[in-house]
Amino acid sequence: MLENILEVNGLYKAYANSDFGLNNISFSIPSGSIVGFIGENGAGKTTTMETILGLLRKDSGQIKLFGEEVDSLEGAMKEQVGVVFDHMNFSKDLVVGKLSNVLSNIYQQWDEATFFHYVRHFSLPKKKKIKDFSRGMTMKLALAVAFSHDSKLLILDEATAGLDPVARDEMLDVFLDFVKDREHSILLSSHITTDIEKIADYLVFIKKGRILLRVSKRDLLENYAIVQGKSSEIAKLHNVIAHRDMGDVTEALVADKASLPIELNQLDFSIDAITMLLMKGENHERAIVK
Ligand SMILES: Nc1ncnc2c1ncn2[C@@H]1O[C@H](COP(=O)(O)OP(=O)(O)OP(=O)(O)O)[C@@H](O)[C@H]1O
Repeated sequence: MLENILEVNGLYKAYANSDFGLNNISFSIPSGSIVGFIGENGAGKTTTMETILGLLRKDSGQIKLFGEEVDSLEGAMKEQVGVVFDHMNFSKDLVVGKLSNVLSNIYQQWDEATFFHYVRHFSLPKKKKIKDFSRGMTMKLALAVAFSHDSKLLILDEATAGLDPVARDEMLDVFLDFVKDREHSILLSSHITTDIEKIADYLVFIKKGRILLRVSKRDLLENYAIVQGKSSEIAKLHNVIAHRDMGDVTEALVADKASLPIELNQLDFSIDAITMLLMKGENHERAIVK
């Protein structure tokens, strides 16, 4: 079995009219896994996804899909990569049945039965024109489409953002089901870190165009901790990933928690808390993923 469905190595992308740029982005998506892509507004998640997809031209770096280097996923992506952004453009005058006809001409592997399975599953109206769909309904439709052309990889940018909590929870189960056969994978960006906490196998944290931390959820839960102490105590630690001065005390995200001095206070640990520390704190240069 193929180890990684997607590998990104040393990706750079600058915008002509902005000082933002992707800076040496590297990560991979193992077969059968869900990778959560986490970062605050403007961190570069969409830019990374669009560059991988070939919607933006990369400056340099390597992208491998199914083990083969591709210039971008644009050619390869049509069938094998399902994409959902939070701004989807369907032919808005269509109803879902007509949309299925149109898509069957675009995708060689269009699977009408699967599409209508999801249309029913997501309770999408069959007679309403897509232009009259709510934002959440449009997102569900986009996901139904992504699931129905035999994609092996889904790239989902804030794809659950417009969904109500019940629908979001159902969607997470559909994602888990999608990767269950170990041959499908998902790259998912979301600001709802509890969703990521629930379903992701790996986490990639990005800030200002750089990857700060790539870690499996299991490793994170087993070996990392958030600690609080005097800045002099924190300064003595050798395994700090990021720290944040909070007035009298300093908080730090540390790896290898087994080696911590026992007197150090450990705080509640959640992906939200880690995200806050990584995004708002000082990131230790040696910990930044090269
Ligand atoms: N077409 C563009 N031209 C110039 N700068 C751009 C362009 N598109 C995005 N940017 C800049 O790139 C940076 C990263 O934006 P990006 O949309 O990739 O972030 P993001 O992590 O997806 O954010 P969000 O969570 O808000 O969606 C931002 O500073 C943004 O202003």
